[in-house]
Amino acid sequence: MLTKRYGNSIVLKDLSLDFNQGEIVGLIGRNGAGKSTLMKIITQTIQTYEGSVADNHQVGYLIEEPKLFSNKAGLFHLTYFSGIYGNTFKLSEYERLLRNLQLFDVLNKKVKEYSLGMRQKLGIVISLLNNPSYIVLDEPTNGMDVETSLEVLQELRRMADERNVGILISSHKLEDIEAICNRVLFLGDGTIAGEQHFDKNEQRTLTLIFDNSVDLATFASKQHFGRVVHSGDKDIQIETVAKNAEIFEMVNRLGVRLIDFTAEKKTLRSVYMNKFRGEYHDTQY
Ligand SMILES: Nc1ncnc2c1ncn2[C@@H]1O[C@H](COP(=O)(O)OP(=O)(O)OP(=O)(O)O)[C@@H](O)[C@H]1O
Repeated sequence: MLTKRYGNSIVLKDLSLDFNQGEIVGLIGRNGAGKSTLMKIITQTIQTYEGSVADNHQVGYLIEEPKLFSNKAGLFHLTYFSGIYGNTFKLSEYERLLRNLQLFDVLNKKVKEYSLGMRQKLGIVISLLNNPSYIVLDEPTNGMDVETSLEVLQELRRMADERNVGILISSHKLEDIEAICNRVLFLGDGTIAGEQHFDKNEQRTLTLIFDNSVDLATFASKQHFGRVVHSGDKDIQIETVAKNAEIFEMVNRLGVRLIDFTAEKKTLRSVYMNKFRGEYHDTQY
């Protein structure tokens, strides 16, 4: 049970939370609900609180802006932070991840030449350098365009699936959370006010838009997820009970380039709006 006060005001009250390796847990709540505070406690960035946090695992994190040296190259950061963790950075181990995040070809550029999204992505890679069992990411897709967010979300799902990393991720972009999380926690009134699981076998209509018609055709010929309800030049709609992770896994395996992905049922949004009675102000959609 965690309690956190700032002066006389209680931000978190008797809160308890656990998440497992291999699962992605979303954390959502209004501005000021205490998401960052909770993440800082879990990662021991804040050490004054009542209660205790399990500390028998390696935890990587990206909370707020990554701390980068603007005059140094991306590659320098990977080598430097690996050194801090007592590791030697091996580019070959991270090549696929860096390529998928479109960072590989800019590793020799100084980070002051990076866009916000590129700095965020570098911050995410840095959070992995101590081979963590868990990572905690506070609004990691903030400021990213749709395509870049998707690259990051796909890589996070892959880390959970392939490296068995447990991921706690906060975001105001409900569609991002819905795309990759196994479950979502609603933070309100200083505690976990609700929880939503996504592993129910619910039928949803997925829309996938590919970079080009060849990629679409490759995917369409291999996919076995469900009934195709529409197929365009680069887009396809499928009714399926498949999990997003399965779709992303196939996209990755085929090496095709997905540029947008949506699930028609916006259950998270409706659940959220219901729970907070329309108090949520979302300017993104
Ligand atoms: N260092 C601090 N000193 C005093 N109060 C703080 C401090 N940091 C955060 N708070 C307060 O604690 C509450 C929770 O803040 P926190 O940043 O954890 O919320 P959040 O859910 O992450 O918000 P957002 O969605 O805007 O990022 C807010 O009322 C905030 O004003």
